[in-house]
Amino acid sequence: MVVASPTPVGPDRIRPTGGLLPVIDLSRRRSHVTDRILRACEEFGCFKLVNHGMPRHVVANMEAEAFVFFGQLEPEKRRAGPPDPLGYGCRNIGLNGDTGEVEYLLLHTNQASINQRSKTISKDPKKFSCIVREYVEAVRDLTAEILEILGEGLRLKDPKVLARLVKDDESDSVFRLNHYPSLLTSDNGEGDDNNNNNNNSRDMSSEESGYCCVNGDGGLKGVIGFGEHSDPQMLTLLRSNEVLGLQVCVGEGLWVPVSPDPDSFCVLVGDALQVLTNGRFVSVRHRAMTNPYKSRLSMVYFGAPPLPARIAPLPETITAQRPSLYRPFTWAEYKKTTYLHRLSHSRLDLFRAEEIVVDDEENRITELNSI
Ligand SMILES: C=C1C[C@]23C[C@@]1(O)CC[C@H]2[C@@]12CC[C@H](O)[C@@](C)(C(=O)O1)[C@H]2[C@@H]3C(=O)O
Ligand SMILES: O=C(O)CCC(=O)C(=O)O
Ligand SMILES: [Fe+2]
Repeated sequence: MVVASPTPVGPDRIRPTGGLLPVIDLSRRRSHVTDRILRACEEFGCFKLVNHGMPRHVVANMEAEAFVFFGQLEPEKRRAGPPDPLGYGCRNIGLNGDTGEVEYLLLHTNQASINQRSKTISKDPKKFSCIVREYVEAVRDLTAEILEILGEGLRLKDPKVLARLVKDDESDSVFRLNHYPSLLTSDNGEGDDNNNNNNNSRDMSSEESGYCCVNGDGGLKGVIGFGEHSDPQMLTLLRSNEVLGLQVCVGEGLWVPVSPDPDSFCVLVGDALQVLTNGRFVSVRHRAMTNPYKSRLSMVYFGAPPLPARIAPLPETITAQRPSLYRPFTWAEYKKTTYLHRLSHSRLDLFRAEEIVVDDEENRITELNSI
């Protein structure tokens, strides 16, 4: 396993090299894969998945459609917005004032919803919804396969219990396309190195955004595309074009860039899986930076249970030494809480058996149970 060896550096310093995360080859022997995925979820809350078997054309078709959409002029794209939270959004993330240098499409994975949304997204809605369906089905099956491996690794009585939650017809999984325009790109996409991006829109140029993204010495200066957070769902499968941007937090203020590899997926443990495993797996904090020279496109599937599903530590993960760390809640309840808070909020703390409230303003921590 290729692992990060975090050397302590100052807050918010970035280790300069990519590719430090565990890399898991899904085509290898099952017991080997199980062992590695388990360790990666425990130690990092994320890993890179290669040889995953997802058909190339399914990924390529989805990417091409996404570039066509984001390459349109702003008024065209706005037909698919504003986000409610589904639909097209630009710079505003969620409903609570979070912003970033990103534009996105957020879709529910339910087919009826995809069909309906496609009408405002594409001039050929049938084709668009078909391509999204193919991608979502393939990535859902891959997510279910990983969850089944995890179920076996955790020695659950029913090893398929986690996989069934995302395979359920009523699953609340969502799919997100994030586009981070290159801040130095001219309208015609020059300098955009083959990214297939006919970026006509002027809304995200560096002049207008007021951002300076190149240091005096010509080096990269971080401009936040998507701020620090953990994903609320169970498991996230993220794939991007060949442009650096995603970073994961592997320790106090230690951000590791995830090397972009269009043939791989970055798999991230979400909050719900942290709870289901009673904290054995960690939901990883991550963020995305923009790249001054190249526009970046990420396609992100968030595997979630149905809204009424009960989220609580699985019995096999509760021991005398490690009693239940979380109180039970439904996915609907957790999702609602997610939308009441800012992107960076540590919302899982609200569901601890010993409930913790973090006052965002002054960063004071109050143990509710001790009041
Ligand atoms: C600011 C917000 C955007 C978000 C909902 C939230 O209130 C906090 C969590 C955010 C997040 C992060 C992961 C996914 O991208 C997302 C769709 C999700 O489920 O939680 C987004 C939400 C969003 O953009 O609507
Ligand atoms: O675009 C990325 O690489 C990260 C996006 C992300 O974290 C999200 O959409 O939740
Ligand atoms: Fe995320």
